[in-house]
Amino acid sequence: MARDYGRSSAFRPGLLAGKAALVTGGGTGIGLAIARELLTLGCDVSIVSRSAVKLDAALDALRRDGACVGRARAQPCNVRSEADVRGAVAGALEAFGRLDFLVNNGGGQFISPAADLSANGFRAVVETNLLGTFLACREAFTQYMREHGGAIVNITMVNRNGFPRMAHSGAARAGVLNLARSLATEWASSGVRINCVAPGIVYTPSGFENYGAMGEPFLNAVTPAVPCKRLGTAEEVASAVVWLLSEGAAYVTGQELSVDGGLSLVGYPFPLADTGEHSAFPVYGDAAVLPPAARL
Ligand SMILES: CCC/C=C/C(=O)SCCNC(=O)CCNC(=O)[C@H](O)C(C)(C)COP(=O)([O-])OP(=O)([O-])OC[C@H]1O[C@@H](n2cnc3c(N)ncnc32)[C@H](O)[C@@H]1OP(=O)([O-])[O-]
Ligand SMILES: NC(=O)C1=CN([C@@H]2O[C@H](COP(=O)(O)OP(=O)(O)OC[C@H]3O[C@@H](n4cnc5c(N)ncnc54)[C@H](OP(=O)(O)O)[C@@H]3O)[C@@H](O)[C@H]2O)C=CC1
Repeated sequence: MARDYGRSSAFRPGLLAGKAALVTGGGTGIGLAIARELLTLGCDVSIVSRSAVKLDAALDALRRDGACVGRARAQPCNVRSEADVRGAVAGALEAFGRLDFLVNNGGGQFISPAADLSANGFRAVVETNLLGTFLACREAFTQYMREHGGAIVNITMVNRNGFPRMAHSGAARAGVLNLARSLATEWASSGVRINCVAPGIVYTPSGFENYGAMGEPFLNAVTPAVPCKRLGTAEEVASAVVWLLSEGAAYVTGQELSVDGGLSLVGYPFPLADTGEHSAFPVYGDAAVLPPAARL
């Protein structure tokens, strides 16, 4: 039985007082947990995403939450739209007068075999996760961080060995990590750090609703493969994000931190059976020496 650490912050109260952050996808799931943690530590937070309904509900919950010390505001923004992103950064600056932190969390994908992906479906996922992250980084930098410094965290995924059935997203997030490495170097002279957090399988009702009937069987199949033998929580991701934003990570830039209960060590988020048994690979050499079970 897992011990429950509860919901209070692992960080010292007031750690981020006087700072301001922008969190994309901050109305639900992991983004909402990040916003809550930042607010609890005294940071002012702008949350942005496409749906005004989700943002309003989140803002209401955050403002009612007695632990949230910082000021919260929301602004609709589709990160695929250059104009929206420019406006979101400008709105955050107008409201709080500064932008110390950017968290590129808004994103997602759908489950599909690569062969069935349309160009538009692939483009939608790449635009959401990679282009959206680039636009938000560029606007945060040009509108504020170039002159004042800052810290950026991008949410990626555990994709070191690819991400079958989510090839579009695996590719986009690999691009996000490489982008972070480039920007970490280009923007170091402005005092800007940029890192990534790669969640393993983190249960968020909002996120897994997205997969409909495929969600639950996936979760049931993948949980035993995680060395920690459980799914992660949004708060566990938020905690890593806050550390990377904080002064405690002052010497860390261009890195990716997996928050995955060890999943990346065993390397394969989808159960192997998902790709089906087959004997499609011809053998070079003496097939007869292979044990029968290794031959298929
Ligand atoms: C699992 C563990 C790891 C990860 C966990 C998480 O991330 S949890 C977090 C999970 N949370 C999220 O993922 C939340 C955010 N995710 C999203 O909003 C969507 O997944 C999105 C990013 C695709 C944008 O969608 P949108 O509707 O705004 O996009 P659009 O209108 O621009 O359409 C462009 C193309 O995409 C196609 N298409 C779209 N859906 C599907 C589908 N289910 N099936 C097939 N195709 C689909 C659509 O048909 C069209 O192609 P067509 O027909 O013209 O050739
Ligand atoms: N949960 C998990 O196991 C994992 C999650 N991740 C990633 O973590 C992030 C958060 O996921 P999670 O909280 O679980 O799921 P959610 O579906 O709750 O979060 C996705 C958020 O992104 C926002 N969003 C989606 N598209 C856009 C867009 N075009 N412009 C602006 N905002 C957008 C959504 O809000 P709205 O609909 O209002 O736009 C929503 O708030 C996502 O990037 C996800 O892919 C990565 C690995 C594993």
